[in-house]
Amino acid sequence: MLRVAVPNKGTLSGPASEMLAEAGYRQRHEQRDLTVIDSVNEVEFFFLRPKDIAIYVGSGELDLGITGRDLALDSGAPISERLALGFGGSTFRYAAPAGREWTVADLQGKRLATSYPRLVTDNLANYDVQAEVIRLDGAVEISIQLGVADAIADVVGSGRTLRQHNLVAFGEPICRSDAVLVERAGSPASQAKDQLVARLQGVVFAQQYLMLDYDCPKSLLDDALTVTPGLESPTVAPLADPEWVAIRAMVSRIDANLVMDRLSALGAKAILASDIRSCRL
Ligand SMILES: Nc1ncnc2c1ncn2[C@@H]1O[C@H](COP(=O)(O)OP(=O)(O)OP(=O)(O)O)[C@@H](O)[C@H]1O
Ligand SMILES: O=P(O)(O)OC[C@H]1O[C@H](OP(=O)(O)OP(=O)(O)O)[C@H](O)[C@@H]1O
Ligand SMILES: [Mg+2]
Repeated sequence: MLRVAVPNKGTLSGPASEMLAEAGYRQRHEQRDLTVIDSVNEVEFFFLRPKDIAIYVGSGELDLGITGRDLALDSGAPISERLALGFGGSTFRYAAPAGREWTVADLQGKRLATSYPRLVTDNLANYDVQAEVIRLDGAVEISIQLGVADAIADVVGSGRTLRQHNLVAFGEPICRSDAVLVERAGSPASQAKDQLVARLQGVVFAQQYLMLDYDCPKSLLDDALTVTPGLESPTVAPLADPEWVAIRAMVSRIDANLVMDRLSALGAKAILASDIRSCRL
């Protein structure tokens, strides 16, 4: 049976379980459950702290795991990424009190609080900067006003927490993170792993696209197909009115409204966009 780690709490937990459920896997109903066996698909899920997942997968005890790229790097565990999952996007950045310009060189000799000490130590070494790294478990943004640090390195999502604490990010991001599916580096391929990867890939892909259906005068077909070339080739179906055709094509979610505007300006009618739940391409 395939053994797969899933975050049991924190930012990645909900979206990770939802994505697995969408891919057809059984997920836990009770927040406190630590394992779920999906006997139909022959997968056992382990609900673990996000920070620990790369360690279990890197040890070879578990076959696959969902975690953050930043967490995986910080663990130092020997894992490799199989798939970026399209949620949990963040940057990991240095930040310090607003009101002056900061550079990484200014961290020399300073106290730097973080929950990701390995990531920070490795990055400081690249700049040849020596700082005292203070390891905290969370709520790192408050450590400066509480007097235990001069600067921090932490996860930035919307940037709201930094602003609330009058901090500014500086320097190049230490890491750009996403939720990722990881496996032990160099582990042998298996059909069971490939199947779970393919199912998740189907959901990730489906979330990036919309299905567009519209009616188009036959005389405008060539122009319309240029606007919606689809992935392989769009479906063109006859309508009861011989002057018109129905077209169905996948479009990238980001571009969907622009594409709909263009089709409308072209003379297309009844333009409908619908979600795709999953796919195999
Ligand atoms: N605000 C955010 N926006 C986007 N991604 C985030 C955000 N906060 C954390 N993450 C990502 O989530 C992962 C860490 O999750 P989280 O911080 O929720 O776990 P945790 O700190 O172990 O749990 P908790 O914060 O509940 O103690 C990292 O990969 C990080 O990049
Ligand atoms: O840029 P923002 O959108 O404001 O998000 C960033 C905050 O979110 C995370 O905190 P989390 O909720 O995981 O709490 P923690 O610091 O205790 O881990 C992260 O550690 C930052 O503090
Ligand atoms: Mg956190």
